Amino acid sequence: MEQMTEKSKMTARNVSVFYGDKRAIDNVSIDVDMENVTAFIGPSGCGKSTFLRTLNRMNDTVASARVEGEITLDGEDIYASSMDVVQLRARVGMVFQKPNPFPKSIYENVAYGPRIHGLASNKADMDVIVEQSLRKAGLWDEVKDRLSDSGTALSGGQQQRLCIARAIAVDPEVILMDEPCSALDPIATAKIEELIHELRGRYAIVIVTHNMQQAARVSQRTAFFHLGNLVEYGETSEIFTNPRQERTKDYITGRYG
Ligand SMILES: Nc1ncnc2c1ncn2[C@@H]1O[C@H](COP(=O)(O)OP(=O)(O)OP(=O)(O)O)[C@@H](O)[C@H]1O
Repeated sequence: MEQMTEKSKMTARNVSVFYGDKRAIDNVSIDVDMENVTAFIGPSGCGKSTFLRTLNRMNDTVASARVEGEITLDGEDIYASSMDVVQLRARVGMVFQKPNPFPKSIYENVAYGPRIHGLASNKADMDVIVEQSLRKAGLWDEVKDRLSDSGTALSGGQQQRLCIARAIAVDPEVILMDEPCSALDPIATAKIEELIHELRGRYAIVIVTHNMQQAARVSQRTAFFHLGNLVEYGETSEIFTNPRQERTKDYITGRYG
């Protein structure tokens, strides 16, 4: 992976998103950098997930959705017709709210992506990718003796780490997480937060969360969205201790949500 020291990994410029005639995101510009966790916070329906999904074109799957503006990855327009969307989604991986392992073995859940992307030339190579991905996702020790068991037989927290391993296996640069802990208990949540901490050194991570404490714990940058607008974006410590906008202050102090 090339080093991006001065340039941002991803940039969004004047991005608006529509569902039919309804504008869900209004003119948002933001930069996402390597080795950083960026948290998207804001009241329900403010457009956090919609905006997150523009970053790897997941909204292409929604027929009524339309995106205006420009989003780049390493300076390249991800909405250009030359962009290979399958490749893009490997480079910008995604972890969803509800753990969604395939109804296949733990091994196959991780091997699936590398196989379709041709990342392993033989079984030994694939074994290495599977083990390393599970290690990076903090799951190896728990599953190494039962790799042929079904992924769906794991606990919720383990399933979510399996989904993180699956994203990692195709060697992404950016990982998008849409409320990855909302279906998990506090112990499983703590493990995922710890994992996000460890993964930060290798990727750019963007996380949507309803949990303000979680945003404060895991992120270095926080973006506050309200009614489709990006109200404020800055260092997490600043946003939580010294927000510039009244609306941000009201939200983080629990005045509305
Ligand atoms: N597939 C869709 N079709 C039409 N409208 C949609 C669709 N998905 C989201 N919306 C609308 O877009 C707006 C933003 O929704 P979005 O899910 O992005 O918000 P959010 O901030 O992530 O909310 P939450 O925190 O509740 O998940 C909402 O008004 C929602 O109803």
